[in-house]
Amino acid sequence: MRILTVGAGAVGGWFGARLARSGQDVTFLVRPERAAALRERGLRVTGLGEDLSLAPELVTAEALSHPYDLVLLSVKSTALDRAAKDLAPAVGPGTAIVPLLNGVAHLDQLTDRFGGAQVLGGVAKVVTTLNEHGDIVRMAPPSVVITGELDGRPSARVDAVRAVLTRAGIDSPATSDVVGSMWHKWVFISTLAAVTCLGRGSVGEVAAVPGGAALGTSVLAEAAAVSAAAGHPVPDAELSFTARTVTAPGSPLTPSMYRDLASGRPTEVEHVLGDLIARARSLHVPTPLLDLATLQLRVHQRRVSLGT
Ligand SMILES: NC(=O)C1=CN([C@@H]2O[C@H](COP(=O)(O)OP(=O)(O)OC[C@H]3O[C@@H](n4cnc5c(N)ncnc54)[C@H](OP(=O)(O)O)[C@@H]3O)[C@@H](O)[C@H]2O)C=CC1
Ligand SMILES: CC(C)(CO)C(=O)C(=O)O
Repeated sequence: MRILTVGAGAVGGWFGARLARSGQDVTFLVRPERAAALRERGLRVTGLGEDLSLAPELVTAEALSHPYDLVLLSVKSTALDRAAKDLAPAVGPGTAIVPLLNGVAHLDQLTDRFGGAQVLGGVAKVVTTLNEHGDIVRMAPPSVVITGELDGRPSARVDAVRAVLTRAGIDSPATSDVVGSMWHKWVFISTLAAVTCLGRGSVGEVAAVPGGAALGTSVLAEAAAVSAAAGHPVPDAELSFTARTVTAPGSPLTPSMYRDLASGRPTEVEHVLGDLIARARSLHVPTPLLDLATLQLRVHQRRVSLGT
């Protein structure tokens, strides 16, 4: 299977490196600056006792000339429009695109552009970031990609993608409701993002102050209510897991949204929180805490856009 990983950042770099290391045919679609850095330094993966360096197969948009069997899309939502244009030559009638972004709005963007037949659902469960050298740093053990047809039917191509992922040591559990899994991850990430961005700290820092743990459970209740109203109730086991995760004393966990906020970078606020509260409004679900988190992230976003 010819695999194109779009983006060699925290998520694409991690999964692409696993696939390449297992001997599979992986090319990374990268922009010129990232290409130069990767050519010079290699694709390095560290964390949790690992120190891996690969010479990745790279291509830039201008040189992309033929379709791939599998496209793993791992850019941030803020880069999605451009990336979709760039990757178009890699998409043919036999191509499956598996998006690994958080949220769900990209499904419509991708099916509008490439057609429903090309797009699968996708959820990435991994905790990775880039360090100052652009190396991939893994901060916690999960390495999971959930994928499936958007309408839930079994298919040979999903089986083939899962087999390729499994061969690379990536857990790829079967699902008949990948869109539901995307919503459940969305509830998790929205809650984690809202708690840490409102609290301006890691989960443990927020949980350490009076009202911190209550903030976690209240935000989760709002996000879960939106998901349930949209027809995707979060299973009890996942709700308990998220509640424990966002209130855990001493936890150093931060989401990429918080790290982007703290570093003064643009965030995925519209794709993750803005979209969730917009759906809450149309479903008549009140979400005061998520609204507040969105508002303050929008203020940050405006400041970043204005360069002030
Ligand atoms: N980090 C995590 O642990 C997790 C993140 N996610 C989600 O995954 C998505 C990706 O996040 P993450 O990997 O952290 O983000 P990163 O910023 O680390 O990586 C995104 C990469 O996309 C590249 N990129 C952007 N536009 C293009 C383009 N047109 N062509 C090629 N490459 C491009 C960027 O490259 P360049 O260097 O050129 O800017 C960058 O390396 C987000 O939606 C995030 O919410 C999901 C699960 C876990
Ligand atoms: C699960 C988590 C928190 C991993 O970093 C994530 O999805 C993100 O940071 O965007």
